[in-house]
Amino acid sequence: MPRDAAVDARGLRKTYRSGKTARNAVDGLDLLVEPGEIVGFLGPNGAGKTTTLRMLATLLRPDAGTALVAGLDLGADPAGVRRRIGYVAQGGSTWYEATGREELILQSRLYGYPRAEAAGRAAAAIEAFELTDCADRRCKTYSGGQRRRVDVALGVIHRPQLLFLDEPTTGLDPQSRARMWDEVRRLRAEGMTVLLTTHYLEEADALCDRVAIIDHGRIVADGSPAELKRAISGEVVSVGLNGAAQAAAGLLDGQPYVRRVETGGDRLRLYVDAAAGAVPLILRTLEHAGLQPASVELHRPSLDDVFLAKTGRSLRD
Ligand SMILES: Nc1ncnc2c1ncn2[C@@H]1O[C@H](COP(=O)(O)OP(=O)(O)OP(=O)(O)O)[C@@H](O)[C@H]1O
Repeated sequence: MPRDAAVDARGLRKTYRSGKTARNAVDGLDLLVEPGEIVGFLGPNGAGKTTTLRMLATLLRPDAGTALVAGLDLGADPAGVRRRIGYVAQGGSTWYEATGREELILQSRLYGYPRAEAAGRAAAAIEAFELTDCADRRCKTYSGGQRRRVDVALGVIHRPQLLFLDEPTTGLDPQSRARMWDEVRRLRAEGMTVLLTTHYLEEADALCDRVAIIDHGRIVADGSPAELKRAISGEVVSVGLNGAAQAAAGLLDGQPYVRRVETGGDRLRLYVDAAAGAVPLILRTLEHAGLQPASVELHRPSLDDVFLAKTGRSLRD
């Protein structure tokens, strides 16, 4: 294993059992995160993102597999790993009755910093995360974006090398989301490696240097957003069909000018080499069968197309 990887996980597995049923939430997962990267862990609900993060953050013991986390062996030295990482849970961890400043001071004290240094770290975090206006109010009065920034400030108060963020922007409005992206980029610029989970395609595309797509507890694709999209060469023709999508799919699947067909609701997604040549042929085939498209759109492959190509399902469903 390369000693300098921020995360090098091999064959991680976690099985949840209830009664007689067992479910592999994480099922032989390999993941490599290089230092200084922002890596996005992208996948639908229940894909195993949180379980993976919790294992890497020493909060859950893997049933199988090995991992180096921040240069240390997860199984052999979990306490060492904990000192080098930060973890921000999905729901956050602020206590509503406390102020942000109190929370930050308490967190610093929990890491063992003396009182004066704890106050200094809290003050620096309040400035860095632009929380000056609300730091001395109770957390229950904060906006969603402010609360989430306090959560992240709490997660990095000890300056970890590696930060795990579980859905840092879920539920935030677009402005607060963009603000959080700036915070994450700032932490990376300060030398931190960030592994975050998201089910927002836009977030993975805009923020992450690399994206690992997870489905059913396994990585199904891994690369920079641009690489992942390039791997799906050609173009995507999306045809709206008002209730006739299945019939149209049957007609077009197997045609030489269509590489693959995906159906989703009333739409067909047709993967073609070149839309300019394929669209007239597609329209002619539909017309012969008496099918009238409600709309035809062309687009370059998106991360959703990558997800579809790898799993046969849309992340947006
Ligand atoms: N404590 C648990 N006991 C039993 N099953 C669990 C437990 N925690 C998670 N699971 C199941 O394991 C699977 C993976 O869950 P996990 O929370 O890791 O997914 P996720 O990708 O983070 O999903 P989400 O995006 O909804 O947070 C899901 O099917 C979930 O229901």
